Amino acid sequence: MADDAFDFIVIGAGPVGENVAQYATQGTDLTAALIDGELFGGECSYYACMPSKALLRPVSVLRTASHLPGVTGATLDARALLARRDAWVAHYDDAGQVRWATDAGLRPIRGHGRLIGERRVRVEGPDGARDLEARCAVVIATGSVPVVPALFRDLAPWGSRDATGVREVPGTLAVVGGGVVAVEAATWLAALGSDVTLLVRGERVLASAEPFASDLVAAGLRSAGVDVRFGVEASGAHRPHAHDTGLGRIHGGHVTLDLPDGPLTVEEVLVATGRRPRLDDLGLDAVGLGRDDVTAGRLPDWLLAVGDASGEAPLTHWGKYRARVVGADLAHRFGGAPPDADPPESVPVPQVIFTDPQVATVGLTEAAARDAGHRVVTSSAPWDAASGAALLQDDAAGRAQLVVDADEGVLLGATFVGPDTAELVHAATIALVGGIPVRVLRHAVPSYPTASELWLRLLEDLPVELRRAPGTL
Ligand SMILES: Cc1cc2nc3c(=O)[nH]c(=O)nc-3n(C[C@H](O)[C@H](O)[C@H](O)COP(=O)(O)OP(=O)(O)OC[C@H]3O[C@@H](n4cnc5c(N)ncnc54)[C@H](O)[C@@H]3O)c2cc1C
Ligand SMILES: NC(=O)c1ccc[n+]([C@@H]2O[C@H](COP(=O)([O-])OP(=O)(O)OC[C@H]3O[C@@H](n4cnc5c(N)ncnc54)[C@H](O)[C@@H]3O)[C@@H](O)[C@H]2O)c1
Repeated sequence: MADDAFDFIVIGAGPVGENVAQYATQGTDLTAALIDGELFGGECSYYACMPSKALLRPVSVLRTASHLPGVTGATLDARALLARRDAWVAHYDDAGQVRWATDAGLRPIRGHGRLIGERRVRVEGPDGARDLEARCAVVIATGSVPVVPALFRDLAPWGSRDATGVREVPGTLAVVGGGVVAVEAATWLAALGSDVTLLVRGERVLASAEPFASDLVAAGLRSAGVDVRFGVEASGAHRPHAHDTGLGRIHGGHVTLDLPDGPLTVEEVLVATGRRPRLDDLGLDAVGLGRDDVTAGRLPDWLLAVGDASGEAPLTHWGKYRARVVGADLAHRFGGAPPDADPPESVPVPQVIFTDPQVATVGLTEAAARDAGHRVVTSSAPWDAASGAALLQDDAAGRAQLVVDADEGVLLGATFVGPDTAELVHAATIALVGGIPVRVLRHAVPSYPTASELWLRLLEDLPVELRRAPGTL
């Protein structure tokens, strides 16, 4: 017999687990247990999105201030920057998140959750083990873990948690990887005074972005003093006295990496080589499942997966969106809540990479659109093509691009690279979700002088035929 029964059991109380539990129960009499083995609020709140963006925003403001005649004397105060980070992660205390869950009518339970049978979960926590039963469904929202190549495992290397939780800034740092974690972490660690070498095994950073975005980010890193090296992979790695000295502290003696053009010796190495769904310590075998069943969606109807754990885009906003959809559906199926309207057939994934310049994307790149079989036209404009954009920061590098279906005359994707483009991309997301033809978008008038006027340049750069009403060509 289970010690406790709930309608839903959600394993993992990151942003996604919190949202799915909330949406599955709100406006109904249904109950949910929300389990976390570490901190309520998850990776995002303490070790990922929040601390990284708390560190990056002042770096970005400093960069802008240093390129705005009329502002002088802006400097980075490293201690104050780390203190800001500590405040944004609530000093790694999750009391506020636990209070939120309780106030939302959820039952927070601290401990590691493991499936022990159909609709049954054992939680091993500080007060011992406890068996729970789900009357309706169990939701896996266990997030993801970093992938660390074997070469680096015995070095006690830094991972993204150390980079966001930095306490001792390494004088010299090698960053392995050319993805989002690598380029964002290189940005704030270089600003904190580290001499950073970025080791990218491919020929560009951010390999899934538009090539012009990769080039602009690499140039931005170089201008911030980062030594960006392409086509480089370490064949050996050595470190005396490697041991984990604590979050964000230097983990032992110097690290030497064997690189094709000779050894590189640094105080610390940050391994940022990707993440995978956290599914290995979840008891999947107890219910006859493997990790591939979860990521392929081959699950019994009492078991669901959302967020990073599901293998979908590992982004907080995407996981939270899926949690809202899945949660509302559970509330409808089991609690009689009115159903939400069906989502559109295809919902695009946006992403912002908070480097200098920022990269903001949504939908398909030009290459991905062609691979998907679309006949494509693109339009492109340099950052200073709109005076409102140029006014934001003198000498700013950047570019914007639209990818348009030439037959349907609708957007397939958009990329904005430049200062504060994070706030530009949502207009494109709305246009994509609404399927608004570009001939209609021409009548969405951006204010003068704003960066949004880049939309005028982009829409003017498209073939004139796309301005006409269908059937008038
Ligand atoms: C450095 C970095 C920066 C990032 N920045 C951004 C960003 O700016 N924007 C963005 O959209 N995304 C960002 N991401 C990605 C984002 O962090 C993840 O997509 C997001 O955290 C996923 O949320 P989640 O709830 O699925 O998982 P998580 O946030 O990982 O939460 C999962 C929770 O489950 C718990 N858990 C796991 N297994 C068990 C178990 N068996 N029992 C009990 N509890 C368990 C964990 O303790 C954790 O609290 C970043 C990632 C990194 C690494
Ligand atoms: N601003 C944001 O939205 C944000 C910020 C940080 C992280 N994230 C999310 O976190 C996820 C994980 O980020 P990430 O940067 O760790 O992964 P990633 O998949 O984006 O990049 C991994 C990088 O490591 C390289 N790599 C892989 N194996 C390697 C090896 N053996 N040797 C050398 N290089 C190797 C890859 O070529 C790639 O450049 C991302 O998918 C992203 O969605 C998002």
